[in-house]
Amino acid sequence: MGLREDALNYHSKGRKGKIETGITKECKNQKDITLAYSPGVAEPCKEIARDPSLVYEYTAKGNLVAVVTNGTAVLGLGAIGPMAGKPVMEGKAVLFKIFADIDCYDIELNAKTPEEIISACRMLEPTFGGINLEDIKAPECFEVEEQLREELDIPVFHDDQHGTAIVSAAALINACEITGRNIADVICVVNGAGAAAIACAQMYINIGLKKENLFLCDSKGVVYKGRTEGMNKYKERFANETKKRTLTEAIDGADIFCGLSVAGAVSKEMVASMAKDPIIFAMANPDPEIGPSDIKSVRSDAIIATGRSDYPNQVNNVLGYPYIFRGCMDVLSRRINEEMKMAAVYAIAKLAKEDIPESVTKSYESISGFGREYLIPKPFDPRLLLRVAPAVAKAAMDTNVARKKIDLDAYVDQLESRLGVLQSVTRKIKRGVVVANRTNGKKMRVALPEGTSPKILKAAEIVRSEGICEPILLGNISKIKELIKEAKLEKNLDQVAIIDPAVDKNTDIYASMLLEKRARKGVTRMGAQELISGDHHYYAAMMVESGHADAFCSGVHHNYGDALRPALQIFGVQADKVLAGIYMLLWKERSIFVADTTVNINPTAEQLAQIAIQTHDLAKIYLSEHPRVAMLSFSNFGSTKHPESEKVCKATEIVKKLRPDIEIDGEMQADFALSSELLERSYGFSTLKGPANVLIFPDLTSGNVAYKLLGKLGGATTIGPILTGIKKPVNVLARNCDIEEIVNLITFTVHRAQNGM
Ligand SMILES: NC(=O)C1=CN([C@@H]2O[C@H](COP(=O)(O)OP(=O)(O)OC[C@H]3O[C@@H](n4cnc5c(N)ncnc54)[C@H](OP(=O)(O)O)[C@@H]3O)[C@@H](O)[C@H]2O)C=CC1
Ligand SMILES: CC(=O)C(=O)O
Ligand SMILES: [Mg+2]
Repeated sequence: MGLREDALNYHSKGRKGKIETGITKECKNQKDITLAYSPGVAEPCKEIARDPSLVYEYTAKGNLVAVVTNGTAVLGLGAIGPMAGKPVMEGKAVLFKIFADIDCYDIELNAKTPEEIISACRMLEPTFGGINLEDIKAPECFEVEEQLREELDIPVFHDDQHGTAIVSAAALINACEITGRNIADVICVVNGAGAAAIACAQMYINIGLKKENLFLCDSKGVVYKGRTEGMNKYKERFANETKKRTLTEAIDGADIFCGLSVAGAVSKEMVASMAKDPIIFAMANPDPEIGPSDIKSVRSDAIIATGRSDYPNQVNNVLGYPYIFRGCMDVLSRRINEEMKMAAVYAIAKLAKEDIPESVTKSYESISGFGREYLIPKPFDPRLLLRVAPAVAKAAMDTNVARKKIDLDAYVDQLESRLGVLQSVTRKIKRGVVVANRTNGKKMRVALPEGTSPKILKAAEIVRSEGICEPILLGNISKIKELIKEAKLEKNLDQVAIIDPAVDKNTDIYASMLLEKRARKGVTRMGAQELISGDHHYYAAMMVESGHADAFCSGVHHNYGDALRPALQIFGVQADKVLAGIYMLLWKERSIFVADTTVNINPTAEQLAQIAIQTHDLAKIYLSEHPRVAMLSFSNFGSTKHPESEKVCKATEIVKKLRPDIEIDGEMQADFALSSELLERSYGFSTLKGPANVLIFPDLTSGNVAYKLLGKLGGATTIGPILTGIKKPVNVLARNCDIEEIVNLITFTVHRAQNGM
């Protein structure tokens, strides 16, 4: 199927269109309805009537944006009308939600005049926390926005103007840097003199372009001083004293072409006449002023950007508006001022120069680092939220348009949790590790047995540059150095420790140590020597055992058992502890720990008690709330007499005796464990005083099956298996995991090592 068929099918399949509403509160029974609706709802109503600012406390206004259009300049399709523009507005709502967790209604107005749009938005102000004007043609759009900005007490932003200006200015700053240009010296042609073009022209002047070097063109040609045809006061501001009359004349020798007009407005000849290393942003949608292949056929030195996602350098306002509104909403900004726009420009431009994380590269077929084909970040880069929203929020606070002051560090954490619970948890752990390293004045040393793996090298570079730990790479030294050079990781892996177990001076000592430990378990002198020099897991485990490293992580290219066995043989299990595999399961609103999921097929009551204690102690570190342990069974507090349920009951008693500090109860069924209401109603005597967040399964079958079902069907993000009970810090990676997962598990291992776990 072609794009047309695919797009039509995409929009009509299943529930029609692209959006629906969701509800954020439970509304399942009479009590809920009493609160959600009459009579309970009257209480927040009265509060808001008394103090209107409380609307942000008791309603969704503070996270709700209206995307408003009258359909007069829909993409580059022109005045196709409000109803035909609805798919675009629904699309904007989708992007607001997925990129910045902002809820949106698309509002398509049968409005012909600016006054009608202004009046509609004025009437909508009580509902929304912000208004994103969209695809309203110039010059009417200028008047609409100016008037609404003046009148309304919520941010109003015409995205085609400012979103485009912000994103293209970021790309322009970087394109100038790459071609060695100073923006104050360049000649720039802006083709189109509508909403997007006028705002871009103004923004380029704000970032340093000289007004006399900017030539604005519209459907009648160059906008010059003295022209009368097709003019308006907005174009007039950019009218130059010039003899140039056509786009062909204006573009001749120009450094930059910025197109915000219509498809096909530029010819190959025009492109050929531009200066060396021309910067060509052909941004008309859906089809650019000139396509990249036509440009390349006449200019191999051009830097090219379009508004499309199927070419490199997509300059699209989607890199701006979700995050700009996010920043605004979170400080309850009254408006979006110039300082906030500039903050967004520089945040986007700067982000393009940072290393691109694997989570982004894997979403795109080909992606290069900062350069001619990567001027600005890609839309699916989660860091945009973390950089642009705080920059905008800060500028709003600095310029006193924010109603609310926020702590920016805590704000970034909050944004992370919008991206997903995994990011939020790992970021918190990372921060803890780095702070502890600083306090201790030294970093943990982590041996990485798979030192010749490119993924491990990249992960090592990340953990080293982020100050998480000092990696020790195991493998052939010259091979590893070569790979580091190939992957251009020299800067952050300069002087990194590399050890080749085959020739290292400690190999003999480690072999003797291994022999001592395993001599009566089938290992010979020769065998010990071979294991230490040939199997890097044995070498790594011996490094940890002898204090030459603090922890090790492996498993990307090995079976779980092969990576773990040496550690078990060398370290062994801690006295009075049980080796168990714990999973952390994360949802947006809830995190739980489950055990045992990987080791003990049918634990005794004593072992089960120990697993519960160990899981509780781990949960205590990583859960943001107080851990509550439920000992699961098919029976509730003796309801079914059976050796299996009695085992769980006995394990519960053992924990209560050994660790009275732990909030624990059982045996109980999973639904009772997770609902304190249910528990309270039938078993008011339970010592569990809230929903459980640590679930201990009676055996491996139930634990292993349950965590996998929760991951696959229950939408949980899973972290694990986290090994507990082993004497030294070691974690085994899942085979073929990605770089981000490696970095996360190394960080997790370091954190546990720092906490003596
Ligand atoms: N990539 C991105 O992120 C974005 C891209 N755009 C694209 O920019 C374009 C304009 O959108 P917008 O500003 O909202 O629309 P407007 O209707 O406000 O402006 C359109 C402008 O294009 C001019 N124009 C039409 N034909 C030509 C031509 N042959 N040569 C030169 N100029 C011409 C019009 O000239 P006149 O004044 O003489 O009528 C008018 O000034 C669209 O293609 C849109 O998709 C817009 C926003 C964001
Ligand atoms: C991207 C956009 O907003 C436009 O083309 O109109
Ligand atoms: Mg638009």
